[in-house]
Amino acid sequence: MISRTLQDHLDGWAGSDALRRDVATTVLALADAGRALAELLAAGPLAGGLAEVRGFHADGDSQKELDLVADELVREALAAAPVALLGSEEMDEPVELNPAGTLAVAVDPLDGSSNIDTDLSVGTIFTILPYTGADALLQPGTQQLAAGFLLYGPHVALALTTGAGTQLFVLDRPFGQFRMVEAEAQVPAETGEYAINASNARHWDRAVRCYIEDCLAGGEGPRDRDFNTRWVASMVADAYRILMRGGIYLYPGDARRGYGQGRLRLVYEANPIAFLMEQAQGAATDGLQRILDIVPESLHQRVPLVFGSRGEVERVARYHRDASALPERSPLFGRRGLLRA
Ligand SMILES: O=P(O)(O)OC[C@H]1O[C@](O)(COP(=O)(O)O)[C@@H](O)[C@@H]1O
Ligand SMILES: [Mg+2]
Ligand SMILES: [Mg+2]
Repeated sequence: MISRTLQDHLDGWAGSDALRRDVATTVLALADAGRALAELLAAGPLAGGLAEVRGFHADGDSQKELDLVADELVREALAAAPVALLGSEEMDEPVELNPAGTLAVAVDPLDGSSNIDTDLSVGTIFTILPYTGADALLQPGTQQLAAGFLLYGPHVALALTTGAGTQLFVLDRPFGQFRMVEAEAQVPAETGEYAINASNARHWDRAVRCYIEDCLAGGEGPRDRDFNTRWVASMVADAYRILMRGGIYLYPGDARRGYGQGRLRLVYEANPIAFLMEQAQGAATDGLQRILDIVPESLHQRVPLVFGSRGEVERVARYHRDASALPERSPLFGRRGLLRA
């Protein structure tokens, strides 16, 4: 049996609803950009110096050649779409596209830039909101009409939600079509896998440190089970693994200069991932509140991000809420504490 195409899926969802049809057109345009980017990535170094640094964002992050190429591909693909406003990690300010457009879109054109020249997976993240005026991209994540990401891995995958579950598609290259491989992704509530950049451990706050110490203590610690670490350094790849088999991802705020709110951007990284997770029975928090409830103050605002299996995300939130009851500095293989039994 040949599985449903992305186009068929979106047609079925949109029916004759005009706004939904606009969302469908926009998702298909983004999928086109993803297809073009996948071709470039498949050529690797044969496509030129894709990992070369070309500039810097206002806050100092580097912009590589492929970041800029991906940004351009997205912009071109959306030129004919019903999108009034486009925000991107690679542009300081949003740009106006189609004055008659009904939608606002924000993108991380290339997520996982540090992996460009290593032949590891990278991706494109997007969120689609109703166009409500110049501040349309500052609506909270609860207002998203659709969100998703493309993952350029051994196969090209698309994770998508339009608010009716989370669907997974894979690019059928000979036909140039995305085909559905999972109609209802389900993130298991419990997990034995966590993803965090542990090189920052000395900068973490008490709640994050205690949570990870308890995972590390494994079967001899308060969790009474062994855990496994996975960290790709491309959030999209970690998110896809979590959609497939569960797990938890953490990029918390930490004490490094400029990292008080972590590294990930609320509007075009955290919100789309949070929407996908919730629609697959997972969860996403900044430690204190649900990601989707946060009202953005600016397009490039950062946010501490914890997402994945609901039971673990709730546990991290509990550690944050009750941080004062946790030991200031616990031994790595610590004793059972008040919250940690
Ligand atoms: O290098 P670090 O600090 O571990 O950060 C890795 C994280 O940063 C990101 O690469 C941020 O995305 P960009 O590549 O779009 O800047 C995430 O995908 C990834 O999880
Ligand atoms: Mg990113
Ligand atoms: Mg990026």
